[in-house]
Amino acid sequence: MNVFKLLSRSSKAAQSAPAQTLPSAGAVANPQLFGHDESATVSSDTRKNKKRKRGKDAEDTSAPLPADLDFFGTSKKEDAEPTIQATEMKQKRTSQLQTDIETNGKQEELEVEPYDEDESKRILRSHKLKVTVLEDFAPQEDEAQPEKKKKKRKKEEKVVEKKKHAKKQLFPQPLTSFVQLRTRYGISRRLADNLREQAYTLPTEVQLGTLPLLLRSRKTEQECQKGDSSAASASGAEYGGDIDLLSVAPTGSGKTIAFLIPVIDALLSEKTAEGDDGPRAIVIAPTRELASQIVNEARKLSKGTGLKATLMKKGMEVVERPEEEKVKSDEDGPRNSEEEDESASDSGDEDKAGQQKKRKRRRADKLKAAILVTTPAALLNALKQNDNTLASLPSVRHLVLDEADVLLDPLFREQTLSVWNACSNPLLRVGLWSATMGSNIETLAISTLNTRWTSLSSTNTTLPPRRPLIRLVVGLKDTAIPNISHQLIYAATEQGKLLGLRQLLHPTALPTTSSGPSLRPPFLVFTQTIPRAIALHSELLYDIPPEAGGSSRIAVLHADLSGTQRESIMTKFRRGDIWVLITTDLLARGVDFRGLNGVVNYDVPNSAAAYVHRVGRTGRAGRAGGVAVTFYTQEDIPYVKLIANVIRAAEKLRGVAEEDQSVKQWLLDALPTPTKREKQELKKKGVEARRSAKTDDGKNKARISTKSGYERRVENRKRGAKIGSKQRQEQEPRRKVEEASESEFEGFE
Ligand SMILES: Nc1ncnc2c1ncn2[C@@H]1O[C@H](COP(=O)(O)OP(=O)(O)OP(=O)(O)O)[C@@H](O)[C@H]1O
Repeated sequence: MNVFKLLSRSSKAAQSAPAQTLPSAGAVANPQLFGHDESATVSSDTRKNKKRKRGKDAEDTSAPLPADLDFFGTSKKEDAEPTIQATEMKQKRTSQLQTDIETNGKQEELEVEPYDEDESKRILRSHKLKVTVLEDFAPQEDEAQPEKKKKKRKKEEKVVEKKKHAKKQLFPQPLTSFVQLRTRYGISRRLADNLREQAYTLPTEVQLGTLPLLLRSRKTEQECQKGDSSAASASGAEYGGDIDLLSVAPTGSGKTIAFLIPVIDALLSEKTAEGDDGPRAIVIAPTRELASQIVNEARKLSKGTGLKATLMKKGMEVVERPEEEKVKSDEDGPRNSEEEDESASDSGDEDKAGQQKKRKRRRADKLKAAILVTTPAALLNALKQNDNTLASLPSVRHLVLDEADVLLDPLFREQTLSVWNACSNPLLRVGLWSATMGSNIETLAISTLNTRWTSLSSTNTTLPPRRPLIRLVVGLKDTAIPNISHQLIYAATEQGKLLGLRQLLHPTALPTTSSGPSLRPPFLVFTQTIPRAIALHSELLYDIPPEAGGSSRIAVLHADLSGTQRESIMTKFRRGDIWVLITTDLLARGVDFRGLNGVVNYDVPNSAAAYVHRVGRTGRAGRAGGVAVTFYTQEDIPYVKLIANVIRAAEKLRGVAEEDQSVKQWLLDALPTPTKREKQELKKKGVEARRSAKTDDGKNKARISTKSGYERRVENRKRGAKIGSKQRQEQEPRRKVEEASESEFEGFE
């Protein structure tokens, strides 16, 4: 029985789940979302052949599973790969392909002559890339005569006004193969090897557009010397990679390596001055999970280069602090729980020696780490000095804000800006990256850059010319990726949602809508709050049969768990031991689970941007077949239009015909449009009905449970009766003793 067929009173029965490729079912030949290049199909053919061969080898191990245990829906498919680990096989295959290309001497084919402007425009357009100069600070003409100054200023103001409306567009030389990173931009051989080891062959859109902007091309250098500067100007190469960048690209489109490659390359070519210690690049991410993922990527790319990437931890020393401060802080005691445990067992001299060792270790971290990846709060704590001021970080030349819109949102804004301002090097290059970027964030970024520049130039007269701020957008700004299918389901009540999720957990469940594919584990379930995530977890704990792994297959992850618990759950989920992970928005941003088949928004997200990021955990690197299910109840109706609009836009981008759209026009017309105030309230606190335990009428509509109020009352009465009877039983012997002793007492006669 399909519960949603009942709830939505649909007349069309869904007979069976349509055949479906899952993101976890293996590799993608082309990680790009738009303008697929035909050459990529070669690798897909090679892949098919290889897959079949391996399928033969593994015939005996792939016996079909009973339908009720076939959670991944793969037993019917001959050549599908069953788990997240399949991606590793893909890496090996594509790596082989890349090696083949190089050893067969075909590298020259990839090493194409620079595209002319028209070709560049065509490629960029087909990949839906738009590059704009937001602020240009090209050297101004000589100072005008004093009497002409007023007129000139007026003219300039007009120009600025015009510029606001018609910003200069750039057409960078598209990077069509990673081999060009070496041939065209001369990146370090080691870095190129590390990239190849990761089996990256085709650059994604964001890499195709940003890498040419952030790296310095050898060819354009020669062009500039020859005086052919018009091409260099149109492509942005005239800036020689010396720009501040604001990059908006879809979720899972490979932004991490797009910002890491230029940073690592620059660090390898930059000269370090004597005594110039401390981190030279800082990457800020909003959560520990994301920071740890970035540091892993950075380590893979900088392997063998001598550069060290470190994850900021409590107690780590980032800047040199005066000796008395160190002594004081050591006297204050250990600064994290691990140290606390260790130091508890130390005593006397051992204690001192141990502390010295720890101090050395912390300092070693500081001295060697060229790239520091951190959350804003962790770094801020490390920078705080005894007098409550912040130490500065003059060594930092590169600052990357990953998920910049959330980092500059009121929740993190103060912390992020404090760290940004602590990076006092006048040559600091800034990169802001995210899949969503409101215009308010752009304005804030511009004003921060301007304020910094004004204050720096007032104290330093020898500053080099101000670098421009460039914005790159891939696809439609603030839209969900086009390669996943969205299902927006009215579940009416909290109970309806729970029933719906239970049905999704069932491997033989019918698709939730007549047209959409069904959801298969592994998937993520998002709730609005931590207590709701915990409650949902305990409700569903026994829904997976023991033969399929039982309660160990389902877990909950939230910020109230310890760091070690969080890490262990993440590892198990990545390994494929956990199939359903219930979580809050903690995992909504940046976290990369390559083979995730779907996302369930058990509670509607707090904003359109939150929806884009949550559902973007599936369909990564161009993988198709991901499913995003969003339940909504009566309480959510005022806000659902925000999400419905995102789904419509994503399906339009994918070219879905009107009649096949999952959100019909009539629904869109019927849904109320939330006011600006409602949107702000929602973003800050979520849907009100789920915030508190009780609603105004004293009932708890937001409780996660399949039991009705009546059933719970009966249960409560039964429980009360049991407790009463137990108490009576306990009191009975005492009463008997008292009675007996009363009856035995014969009085004083
Ligand atoms: N050129 C490429 N070819 C194949 N896979 C790639 C390529 N670039 C990145 N990837 C893979 O794509 C996945 C997503 O990358 P990444 O986490 O950097 O995405 P993102 O754009 O930062 O996403 P989000 O907006 O969610 O943070 C990763 O598994 C990464 O290894």
